[in-house]
Amino acid sequence: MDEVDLIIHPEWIIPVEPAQTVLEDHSLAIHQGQILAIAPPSEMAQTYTAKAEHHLPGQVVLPGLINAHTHAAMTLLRGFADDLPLMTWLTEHIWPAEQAHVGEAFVHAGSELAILEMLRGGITCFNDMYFFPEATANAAAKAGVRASVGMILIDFPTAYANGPEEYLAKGQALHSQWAGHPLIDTTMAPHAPYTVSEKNLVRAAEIAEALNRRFHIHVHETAAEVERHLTTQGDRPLMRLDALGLINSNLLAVHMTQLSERERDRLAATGAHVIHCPEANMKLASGFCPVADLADRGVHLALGTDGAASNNDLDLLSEMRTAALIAKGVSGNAAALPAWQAIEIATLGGAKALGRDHEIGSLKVGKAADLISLDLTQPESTPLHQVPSQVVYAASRQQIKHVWINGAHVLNERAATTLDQTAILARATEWRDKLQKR
Ligand SMILES: CSC[C@H]1O[C@@H](n2cnc3c(O)ncnc32)[C@H](O)[C@@H]1O
Ligand SMILES: [Zn+2]
Repeated sequence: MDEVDLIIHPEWIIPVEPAQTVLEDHSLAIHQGQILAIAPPSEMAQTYTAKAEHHLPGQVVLPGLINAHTHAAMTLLRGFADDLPLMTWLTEHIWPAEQAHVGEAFVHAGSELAILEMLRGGITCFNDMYFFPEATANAAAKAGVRASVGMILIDFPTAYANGPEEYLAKGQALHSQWAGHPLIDTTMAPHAPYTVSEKNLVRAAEIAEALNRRFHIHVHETAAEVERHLTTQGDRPLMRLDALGLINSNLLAVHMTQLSERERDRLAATGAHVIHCPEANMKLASGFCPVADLADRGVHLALGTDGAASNNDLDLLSEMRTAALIAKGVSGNAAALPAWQAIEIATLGGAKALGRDHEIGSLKVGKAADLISLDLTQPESTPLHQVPSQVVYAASRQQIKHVWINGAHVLNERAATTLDQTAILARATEWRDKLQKR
């Protein structure tokens, strides 16, 4: 008999692949960070012994959730400026605060807080776009969490870089520094068509292509963004990206609340990924991404929280529920985005968007052991008719009990094993005090 690192015995498994499957009476064998077998416990016992075993009665195991768009360090700006539309929020509150306070220490402290929150919510991988991305990468690597960090670009100077040349140089240095790391990856992340010139978008795309990286950008977040571009440039931002050859399977188009027929067709035809952030879109009154229609057309979808300053949490479980509910509301079709599909876009959809579906996004033999367990024994999840329905429509992130990433037990009975919660909270409070002295 072979000895493996770990065997987990949950009550149910939602592997995501094959689709729409709930396994009962199955265990997972994990060795050297990978899923080695998924089989009934009796079969497992005949084949493997384990260094450690976890019995999880009443718990469902799923692939780790993938937060496909965030600004992790913005946890320190949670509740800093609420109930405002996007451009007022950004230009009158967030950007001035960032100009005054954002540096390496801010980003490290905010990223650690974000990672703690995300782990406690079952998020095992996040796709970030923020200043000082090396601080976010360091925090993620130390915590043992997967992250894709952005080589950011914005046309104005900040404490991070004095202009496009320096942003791009720092991004490429970041990419080289983390190349080959088992958890940390990079994307090219220009902020938006309204903050990055056409020339710089093209340069960024060339670098992304040369480095084989995704192109992660906010686009069509609001109707005002589209109208302004139409008035000043004569076309819509997405169509301009298309004219520049930037709509392709590397594109991670975040928000997309405004979409013409032609644009929907182009997204489907090119294999671009749309990152849906329904809660931030509602909080800033930005609009609704037509996800049900996009899904029907075969557009690749993933789910993000956006930053905690516009959401105001990093809760992907709740984002799944919101996405499923507003898809029905927007389309007028109660069958739009059913529970199983919400789970799929929050896991495999995110993995595909980040180009990491060969290793994460579903529970398959040979994939990395990034998995979470959710307790369904609580009154709020009782009685249990259908597991996926309970996960999406009734459970809360407080029911997440365990998280493994690459086979490492990073959340045990809701306690983070790689992070010092007391120190993280204390540092966040210190930053609150500094931010309040504005
Ligand atoms: C270049 S670093 C990222 C930059 O994006 C800002 N930001 C956060 N949320 C949003 C959003 O919803 N739309 C546009 N920009 C956003 C963040 O504050 C940083 O300045
Ligand atoms: Zn964003």
